[in-house]
Amino acid sequence: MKYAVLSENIPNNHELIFNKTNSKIIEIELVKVIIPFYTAGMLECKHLTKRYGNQKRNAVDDLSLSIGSGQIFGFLGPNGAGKSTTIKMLVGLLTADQGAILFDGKDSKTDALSYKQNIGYVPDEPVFYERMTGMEHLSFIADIYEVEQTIRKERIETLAKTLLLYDALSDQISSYSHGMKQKLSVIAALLPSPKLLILDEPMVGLDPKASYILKQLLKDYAQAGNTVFFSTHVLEVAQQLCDTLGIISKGKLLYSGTFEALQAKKGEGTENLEQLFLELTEEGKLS
Ligand SMILES: Nc1ncnc2c1ncn2[C@@H]1O[C@H](COP(=O)(O)OP(=O)(O)OP(=O)(O)O)[C@@H](O)[C@H]1O
Repeated sequence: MKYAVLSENIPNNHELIFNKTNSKIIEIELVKVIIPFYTAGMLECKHLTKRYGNQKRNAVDDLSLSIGSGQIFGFLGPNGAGKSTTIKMLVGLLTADQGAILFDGKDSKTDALSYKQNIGYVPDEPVFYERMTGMEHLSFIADIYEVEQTIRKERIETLAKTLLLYDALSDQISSYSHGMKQKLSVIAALLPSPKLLILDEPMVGLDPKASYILKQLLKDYAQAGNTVFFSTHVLEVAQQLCDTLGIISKGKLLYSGTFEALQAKKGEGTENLEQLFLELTEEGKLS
């Protein structure tokens, strides 16, 4: 009762608490706690740097970026710019010399297993046990990621039918074309339902129909709140599909943001991404 009477006279940002040690009621000021952390589903790279032993310059040089959940991020750059090296660090195939990578607040080094459990990866040249059938490969992946039997059956059927590979799943992978292997790799990456999907040049080898279907799939996947990070040389694909872009050249990230913001930075007369890309990578910096 005493507490209720007293509480009417205190400011809004104060509170009364009972101190057990001296049996007195004391007044405390409430402090707003800001957790200096991450937004759910966010990918963060901080000062990532990697140099191969025999090289004169860093393959990736002090690269920092963050990508929010529900976004499709396109990673562009000329040959040898550092795209695959960055991707290999993101998926844990290479260790960065310096810097940190976090996804959903999990550090790729100190919390590696939780970090990797959230990631699906489609490499530029997928490698398989060629004597397995497509279905055997997918069951193998589902076993590794402990995908429950009924869920895996449902997901394999839906994904394989969507990507037009269902009828070939009982064939040996050695009989698959490059495009079919690419599709199998996408299905395998999505099977554990990861929150982050990383793809290295995913459209290479796909026919126009398969490429269209994959773009739709990536859009739906991102709309469901997941994050997509993919590298490409096909600038129209990046322009159509991506919410944000990153442009890398000689290991340095030259730009990260929306296409519209990049266009605004470069000013009038640069309507297409190809022109912007060429200007930027030739100059090596934004004006
Ligand atoms: N295994 C390696 N050993 C030594 N140097 C490497 C190795 N892999 C890549 N590099 C070098 O690192 C730099 C970045 O290469 P990376 O493969 O990351 O570029 P990229 O942007 O993916 O190129 P591309 O578009 O041609 O695939 C290049 O100078 C390349 O020669």
